[in-house]
Amino acid sequence: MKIFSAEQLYEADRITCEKQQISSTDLMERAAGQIFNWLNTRMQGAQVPIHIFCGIGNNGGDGLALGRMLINHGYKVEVYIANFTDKRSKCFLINYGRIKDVTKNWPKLMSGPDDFPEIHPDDIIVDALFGIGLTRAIEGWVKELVLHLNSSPAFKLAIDIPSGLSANGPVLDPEGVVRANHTLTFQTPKMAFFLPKSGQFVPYFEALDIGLDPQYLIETKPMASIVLKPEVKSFYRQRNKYSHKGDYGHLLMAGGNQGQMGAMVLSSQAALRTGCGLLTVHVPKCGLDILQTAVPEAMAQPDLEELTISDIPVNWSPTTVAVGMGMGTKAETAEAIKTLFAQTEQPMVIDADALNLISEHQNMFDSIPQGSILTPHPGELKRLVGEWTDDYDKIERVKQLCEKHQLIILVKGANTLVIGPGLIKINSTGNPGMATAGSGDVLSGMIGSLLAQGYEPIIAAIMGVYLHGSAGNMAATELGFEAVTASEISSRISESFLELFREEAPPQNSGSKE
Ligand SMILES: NC(=O)C1=CN([C@@H]2O[C@H](COP(=O)(O)OP(=O)(O)OC[C@H]3O[C@@H](n4cnc5c(N)ncnc54)[C@H](OP(=O)(O)O)[C@@H]3O)[C@@H](O)[C@H]2O)[C@@H](O)CC1
Ligand SMILES: [K+]
Repeated sequence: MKIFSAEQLYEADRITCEKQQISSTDLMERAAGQIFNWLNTRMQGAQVPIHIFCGIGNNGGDGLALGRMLINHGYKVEVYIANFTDKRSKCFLINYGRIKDVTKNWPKLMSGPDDFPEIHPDDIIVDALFGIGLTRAIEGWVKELVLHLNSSPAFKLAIDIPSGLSANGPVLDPEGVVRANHTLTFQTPKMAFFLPKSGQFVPYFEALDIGLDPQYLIETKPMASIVLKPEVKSFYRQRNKYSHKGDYGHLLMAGGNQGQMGAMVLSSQAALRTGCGLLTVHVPKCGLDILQTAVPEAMAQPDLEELTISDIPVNWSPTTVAVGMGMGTKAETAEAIKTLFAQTEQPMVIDADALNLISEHQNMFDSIPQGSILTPHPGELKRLVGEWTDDYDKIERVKQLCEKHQLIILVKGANTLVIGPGLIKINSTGNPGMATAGSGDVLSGMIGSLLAQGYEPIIAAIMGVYLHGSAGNMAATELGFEAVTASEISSRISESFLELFREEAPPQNSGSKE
């Protein structure tokens, strides 16, 4: 599912009106009609007071049109207008006129806190103050209005986007954002819904189809897109009946040091469960027995050193390499990584301490094989790209690094981003239970395994992240968030593959975040 910027959505709006020969007020009628249908289906005429708070732009226009439709169907509605300026959009004015035609209870013009209504906890609040046209933080008494709404326990439904959030810009003032329980967004979700600082304001959303021009939506390059099951399923390659283990790649995994051998055990098990044909594990001598006992399927290649990694021989040409898990950052290890990069052309997975070493020796960037996948956790990412000011600055820094060195970098989080040259993919699986030790080692093993099997690097990254999140979801469903461990995620990798091919129930909530 594509994510468009506010600018692209305005353009889609314009082209739709032009091609379908409708006015923007007609489009607003369609949009408000979808919100009305959603509410009406759930409320079935219930006489719960609905308070609709409108701004003076088109988001306010949506609120007015919705108010009229609800009144026409006998609902108990109060409409309020935040009258903080004389400015009004054309569609707002048209709908302001239309609502006055259907009720004597005209919208109440609010010009300060004295006009704020009392809201009963069981009432419903509809937030139509600002939509994607927000250009600055909400200030003055309008911010007080937002605080007033947020102080109410009443259910809050945001139209298009919670007021105070920018569709694709940083959060300007976290206090001045409506804490909506649910957001009904038009056509496609907004970027803000998926990034940590703004996504917290959008616990649930649904995208309502308002019939924007399909050609525009198909042909326009989005700012990002969400990875859902059908896409991952389309990447999956069936196995040939006559294939053998040599057809599924030989992964070399290098890492571990004294006290951190568990990372390599987790990565190795995850790699094998994800399907690579052969796995060789390169560990310091002290890790040999641990690995051979915990992962009997893997071959082990001991380092010259007892406790750390000092050389990673690749003269036997592994299909691909995954390096860095629990590896430590000793000087001899840095040298081993430099040599590994110099001797390897094919893309590899670079994780954990290998990333920390690159951060310390920035000139190593130039020798990373193109197409490699970097899997930093937030701390490692900060060391790689420097301190960011907000989520968008973070994405921009990562994008630049990807472009400059032709790399794929993961930005891990509630919705992990896979960023590659010219592309941002937003993962849709995963849960807070996965914020646990070793979860990242499992992921690196999975991605390395997919890469070894011949999946393109970008596809290996997207698939690995999706399947890892899906395995984590299954673990959380069975165990609860707290009991999810990396081993539990790993043991459900098989389920995550099987789930790809499970029959879907007919969709009820097209864009639900959950
Ligand atoms: N495009 C589509 O696909 C469709 C869009 N539709 C709907 O239109 C919505 C977008 O409407 P919109 O462009 O009129 O913007 P909206 O957010 O209502 O308000 C902008 C006004 O607020 C003002 N303003 C901004 N920030 C402010 C602040 N902090 N404090 C005070 N004022 C502030 C700003 O003033 P300015 O910045 O110009 O000074 C301007 O006057 C969209 O979200 C959706 O609901 C659907 O109906 C149909 C399909
Ligand atoms: K809104």
